[in-house]
Amino acid sequence: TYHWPSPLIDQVEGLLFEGRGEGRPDNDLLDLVGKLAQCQSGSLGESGAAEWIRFAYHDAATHNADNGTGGLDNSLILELDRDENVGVGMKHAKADFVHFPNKYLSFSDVTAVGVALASAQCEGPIVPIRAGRLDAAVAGPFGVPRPEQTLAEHTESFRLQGFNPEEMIALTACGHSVGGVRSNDFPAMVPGIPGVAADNFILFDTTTALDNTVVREYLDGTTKNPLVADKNATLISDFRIFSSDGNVTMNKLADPETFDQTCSRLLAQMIDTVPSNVQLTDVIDPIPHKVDGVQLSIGASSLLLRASLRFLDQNDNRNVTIHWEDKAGGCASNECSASWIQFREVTTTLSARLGLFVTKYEFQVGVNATTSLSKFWFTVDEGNGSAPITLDNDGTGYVVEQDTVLYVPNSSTSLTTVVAVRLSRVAWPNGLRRLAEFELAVAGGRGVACGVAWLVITYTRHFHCKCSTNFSIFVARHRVAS
Ligand code: HEM
Repeated sequence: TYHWPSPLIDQVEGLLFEGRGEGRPDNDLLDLVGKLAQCQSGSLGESGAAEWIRFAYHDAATHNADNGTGGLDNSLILELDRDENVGVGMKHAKADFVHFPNKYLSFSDVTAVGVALASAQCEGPIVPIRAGRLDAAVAGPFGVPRPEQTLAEHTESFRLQGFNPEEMIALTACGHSVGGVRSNDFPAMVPGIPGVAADNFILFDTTTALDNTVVREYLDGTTKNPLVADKNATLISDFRIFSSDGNVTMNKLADPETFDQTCSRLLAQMIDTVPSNVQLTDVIDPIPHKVDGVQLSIGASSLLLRASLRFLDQNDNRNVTIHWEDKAGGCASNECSASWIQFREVTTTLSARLGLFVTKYEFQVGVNATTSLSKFWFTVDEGNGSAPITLDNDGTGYVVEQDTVLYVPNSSTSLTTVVAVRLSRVAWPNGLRRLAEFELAVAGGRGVACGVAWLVITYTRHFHCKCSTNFSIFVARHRVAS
């Protein structure tokens, strides 16, 4: 069962049901669902959602079911110069995802979440998501299907990916229900626009939605899908695949509900195609009362605790209070509870489709710097006459690690990280040297802040190091204090 904090679950759940990475000062960089805007965005009908789904498929497609290697493991990032992965769409997807992975969250988990968000954004099925994928350090073998290959080659290719012939037909139809073919990538199928350097684009079907229009237009003969209707018989791999069982599967998929259920199952299977040494979590469901954005920092004259509590429904009469205990386990300062300061609605298309209305209550409280705090919890009064409830993480409270380093968000930028070190707890200057060892370059130190013997230090962050979203606190906990 879930217990806070569970960094991997917390992050994947947040990306899925809020579309965002966990709170950080440069939060807006971390709006994943915002990158989709709508299902179809380009002037020729290009679709970021389609790019994300193709990206996921190409990563998963080099799985080898016989020896358990490959799958959704981000090896694609190292294989983008291959012909089989041609296309600006791949580069778009990579650029969309690249800000989200961190020390807890693999790129391949972000890619998997991307498929669920893309499907929801395109009115497609809900795709259940598990977490725990690992990113490969080296490129894998070639093997993504190409249009000019034979049906026998495609059937064998899908068998190695873990799909039988019927699933090959269905999964290809699910994928090719969104997006299309670009002239720059497949000029033999899609001619460029004369006099125009930009891409030309032919859609697989006439709707933007991840629905069975591609199936119906194939069956009724009106399809413009280049992989069915192209004049060059070598390139019509969708035709060969769709018709390979005498249209039995395509006729089944002509029923919208069957299409939805089949695509939900097969897209999930596609993103859960992982190397055999990877253990995925259970399917991640929305967490009913979720605590996040927890950050202990320094303010002008006190410590500053930030946290938020998220609900899955709206209630205007609801009152939420945060409570905390000082380090000694009591409340020496007599000021150990506070009301929320900001309320936000963070529902996304996916969470709305699940009937949720996701709302966040945000807290920012000053905490006495000498007595500090050990844990916090909430009480919730729904304002409907029922007794208030206590949310205390199943009795343990939400424990705030007592770090030797605190992040100072107000002074930090996306390139510099400012942390505060409590002098009494760091063997100076040894502590500085230890910090410097951990992928951080010391840019300079300055001043003492807030009168409680905190030395504030500015660091330049190596852009490529995999940092947690709660950068400093986790740095402190796992890398410095340990
Ligand atoms: C034999 C199997 C397959 C072949 C030969 C094939 C081939 C292609 C080709 C040639 C394109 C055009 C790409 C471009 O112009 O850049 C394309 C697009 C696409 N494919 Fe496939 N595909 C296959 C299976 C699949 C599967 C199983 C999925 C996922 C479930 C998938 C998802 C997509 C998507 C979403 C696009 C649109 C991308 C965009 O609009 O940017 N494909 N495919």
